[in-house]
Amino acid sequence: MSTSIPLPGLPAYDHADGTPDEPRTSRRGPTREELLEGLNEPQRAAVVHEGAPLLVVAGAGSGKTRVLTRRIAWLISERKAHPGSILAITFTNKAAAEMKERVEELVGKRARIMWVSTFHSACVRILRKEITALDFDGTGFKSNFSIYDAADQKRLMTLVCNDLDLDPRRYQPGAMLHWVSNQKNELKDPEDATKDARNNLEETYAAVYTTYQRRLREANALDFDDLIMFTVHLLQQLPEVRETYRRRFRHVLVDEYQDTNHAQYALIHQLCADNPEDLDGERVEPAELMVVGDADQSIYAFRGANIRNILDFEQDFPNATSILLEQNYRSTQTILTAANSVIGHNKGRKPKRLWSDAGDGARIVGYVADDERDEARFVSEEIDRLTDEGGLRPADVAVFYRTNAQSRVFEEVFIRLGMPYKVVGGVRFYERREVRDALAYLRMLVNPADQVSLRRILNTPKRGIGDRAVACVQALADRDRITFWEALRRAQDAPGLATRSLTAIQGFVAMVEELQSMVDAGERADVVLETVLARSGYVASLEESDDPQDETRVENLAELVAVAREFSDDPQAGPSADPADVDAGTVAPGLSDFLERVALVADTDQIPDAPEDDTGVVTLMTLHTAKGLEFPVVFLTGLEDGVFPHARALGDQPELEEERRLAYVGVTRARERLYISRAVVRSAWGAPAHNPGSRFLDELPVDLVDWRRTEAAQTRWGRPDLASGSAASSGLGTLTDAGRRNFSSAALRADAAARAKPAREMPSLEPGDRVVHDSFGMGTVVALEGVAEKAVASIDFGSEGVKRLLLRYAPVEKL
Ligand SMILES: Nc1ncnc2c1ncn2[C@@H]1O[C@H](COP(=O)(O)OP(=O)(O)OP(=O)(O)O)[C@@H](O)[C@H]1O
Ligand SMILES: [Mg+2]
Repeated sequence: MSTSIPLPGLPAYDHADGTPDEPRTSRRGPTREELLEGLNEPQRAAVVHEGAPLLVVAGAGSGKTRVLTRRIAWLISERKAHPGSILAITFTNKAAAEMKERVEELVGKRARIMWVSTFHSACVRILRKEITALDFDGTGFKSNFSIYDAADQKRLMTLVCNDLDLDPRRYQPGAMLHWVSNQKNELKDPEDATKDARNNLEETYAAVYTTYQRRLREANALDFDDLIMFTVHLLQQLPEVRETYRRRFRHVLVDEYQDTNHAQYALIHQLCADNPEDLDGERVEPAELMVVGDADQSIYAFRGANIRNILDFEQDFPNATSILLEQNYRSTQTILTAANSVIGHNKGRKPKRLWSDAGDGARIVGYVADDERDEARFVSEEIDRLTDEGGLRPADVAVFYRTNAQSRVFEEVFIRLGMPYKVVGGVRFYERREVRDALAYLRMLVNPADQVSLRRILNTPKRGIGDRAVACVQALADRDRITFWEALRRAQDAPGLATRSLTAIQGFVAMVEELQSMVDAGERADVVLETVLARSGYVASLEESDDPQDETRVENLAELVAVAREFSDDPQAGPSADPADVDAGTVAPGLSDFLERVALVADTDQIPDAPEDDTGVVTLMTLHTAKGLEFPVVFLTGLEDGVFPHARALGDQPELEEERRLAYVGVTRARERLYISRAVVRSAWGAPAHNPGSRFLDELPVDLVDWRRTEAAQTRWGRPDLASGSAASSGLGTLTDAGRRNFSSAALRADAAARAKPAREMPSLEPGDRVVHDSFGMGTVVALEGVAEKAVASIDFGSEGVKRLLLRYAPVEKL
């Protein structure tokens, strides 16, 4: 049974801990031996550990996820833990579904009622039950709250800018949302943020945060960070609620602990820290806690993840036990040595001895391509060779890159050469316009206070409710302090509303009320969706269109209906229903369960299960998405300074170390073969850029890499021939990092004087873009004047002030 929503036409892949050799349950339940089968000594110790908080720290592929999964089975089967008393946290919904499935294979169906989920899903469950108890100055949330994703948040933030009369060129929604998100990850509410503001900018941001939260509350909506923050507040502020969950969860297990942020840490702490007495003065043993992680794989600092959570575990949970795993079961020794060698360049980490007895295996293959197309061609030809001669399936192969945009060239070349592939995490199904429109309809039906959704579909398809009519209705809402939806229902009272608009609005309201009565009657999600698409005229408007894209849109909507149908057919699928009810099969998943499921689908969830006999397709994904997965063959591409490591990290030690951890994650996904490649010239912002080879290449042991092609013959400015073992400077050593990455190929051919004063690639900028300047640091583009060679940008560098810079010469780069 899988609770993940299937997505259309996606590929097969080999997942971590998905080995077929897992013991199967017999009817009598597994024996102790079966539960411990295929585990080494320290792994067994972790599975059977009792009592004190347990930290399993270990390098990639050492079986952390396997141990966590087996421990759950052990708890249920041997220690007779009630499955409902187990809370296991994974990083993605996909990983959660897999873990649940695996435990079910071991101990049977009763495993179904455990909570195995992401932090976000677990919090949604808690909040649906408890959120009404949270008080915000007399107002609060209803338990049918909406969950806003990134696009909804942006729209809402734009409304906030209007409310506060902020210049959108100076105050960019994206930057403000990032700031707000940081506050929430640190558990600071708007009041804390206002108190902590140290300058004008921060004061404005705090005001933005306050208004943003007010608007969310009005819309009865939460963003992703709220899910965690509010749950923590709930547990901190309401002792009865805390006790309920502390008594309920006797076992808490967290995978990928290195990527938890402060709010997530606080949540775990609320549930598991020693708290000698409960409300009645009775001592309640804290839940048994097990966290597993690898500080070397911490790659989400930009989202507030705090590597200290793992480093300080023993301090935070006194009397904690640590177990170290040192044997890697995933990769060949060659791959491991390479990974260890790269990560060894990070300072202040605990050295690890990770070894494998899988043998040396094949050497790493390196390739220096002329440009990115040549790189993609090489990858494609190599995959062809491996599948023709090496007995591998396309599904065994993954191609990794640093940023999403790099997938495009691979896609173009793969399509041309007929290589079957799938991009994971690119344009996501749920981000397509038509899918978002359809979901907005559904969300608005469940929660009419959800203004963002309501406004999105009010005039989609066009039904004669224009901006002016919307303004009239809004004025009525403001005047009478009612929601926008209420105002629509009372549109006849709206001053200045044209008769034609009034008729259109009344038609809309009648339609929505009719649809709402379906929802209230508990109609299935797929039936509601189909009715919405027909009644609203949405599909008809696409079908009438001449735009060929609209045909695809209709297909995508059909896919969405199929997804909803599958969801409705699976009574296990309702994530918000009480697990006990679900187990008894008494609650059929409704529309709000479906919406919740959809809202929580993350990138990696887009990897579907492959049909049994399928050879599958090659998986293209970013390094971030690859976490926790494994593949027999991995291509690590775009190894250039400025690409990977990312340009942003070049002059910044902590960021560079995070990039290096990302490289470690990438290398350790490979089981048997690893390819590394880079392009001498790569187009950036439409112009060819000559990036030096990645510094991570220098950090690989030379004797492990078999360079199929080097740069030696191509340009004297490039990196020296790595095959010869030379790691000398690239010849650009006199320039700053930023200078190196900004070198155009023309500049590279110029003389020494030109080299001292590089002709830069002019970034194409728009107000609101985030940029980095060699001396002033990070900034936001406020305004632009002039064109081409004369383009001047005004950039706000925060404490450095606003500077006017001639872009032709300014060492600025777009982020
Ligand atoms: N004792 C063992 N014997 C054989 N295979 C094992 C053993 N332990 C783990 N494995 C296998 O090794 C691979 C890596 O295991 P797993 O994914 O649990 O590692 P991990 O530590 O979670 O890795 P990552 O850090 O990448 O998340 C899996 O294919 C798993 O089935
Ligand atoms: Mg793992």
